[in-house]
Amino acid sequence: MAIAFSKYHGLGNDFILIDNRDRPEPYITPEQAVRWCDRNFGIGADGVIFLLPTSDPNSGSYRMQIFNSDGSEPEMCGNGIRCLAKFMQDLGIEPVEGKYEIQTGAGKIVPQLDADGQVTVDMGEPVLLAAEIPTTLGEPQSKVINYPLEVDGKTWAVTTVSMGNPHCITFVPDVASIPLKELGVKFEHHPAFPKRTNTEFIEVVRPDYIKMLVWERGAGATLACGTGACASLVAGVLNNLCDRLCTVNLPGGDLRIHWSAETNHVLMTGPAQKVFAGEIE
Ligand SMILES: N[C@@H](CCC[C@H](N)C(=O)O)C(=O)O
Repeated sequence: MAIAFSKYHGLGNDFILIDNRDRPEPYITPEQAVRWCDRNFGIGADGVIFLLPTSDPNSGSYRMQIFNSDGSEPEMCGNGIRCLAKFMQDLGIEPVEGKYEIQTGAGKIVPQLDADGQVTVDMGEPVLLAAEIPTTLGEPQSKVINYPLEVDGKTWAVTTVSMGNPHCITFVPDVASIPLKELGVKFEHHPAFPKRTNTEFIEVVRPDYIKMLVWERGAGATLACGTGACASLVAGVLNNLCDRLCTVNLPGGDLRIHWSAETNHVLMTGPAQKVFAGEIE
């Protein structure tokens, strides 16, 4: 059977999008997703994203499901949901007052199509308690801020934040000096993270401008990570290093992140672009 797909990216974090509105289960298995994501033998992507019918209209009009390039299933994807919003627009799905309400593994997430072509996403509230990240660092009902973690023979001061998916953030003097591939995999599989973790290395250039390198759970080094940028800004505020409105510079470009003091919600603004479409057996 030939399956139609579209390829999109958000700052080089790239995804295969499938219009899966006619059935509640994804068209392809996690094993097929691994093959499709392969950059030599497949289409090539950091993940596959499905636009599905909602299973709970109170949580959104449509549902987003994701497979990472290793076939694992994350709860949420920030760059991915901006791509999904553009995909929905390209499919002719009308937003309500410019917004879509999407059911995700992190609850209802609301992307909005901006007049300048960017997408602003209400990413909801960050989750800070250790048991809910989840991490075994610290006390289960406490926040993990600037906490020592032994990785690769070195002690890192880490802060953990969930944006639906787990993130471990560490502030470093210079991101250019980080051997991402060697370290990232060790953080990802550290026993302190029972569901593995995404890891962000952050250099604070100014309180309103930070540089980020990311190692994603299930995808490795990527050019950008939306949930990671949100989690890093939250960690920066918790460590008194960042303003609540901040530009996060990633290898693929910039995201604007705002952690609202009024609503406690995190807002993310950035681009999403279609690259090509096709059919695959
Ligand atoms: N690239 C994404 C995050 C995708 C999921 C992540 N790899 C995980 O397993 O949690 C983003 O832009 O947020």
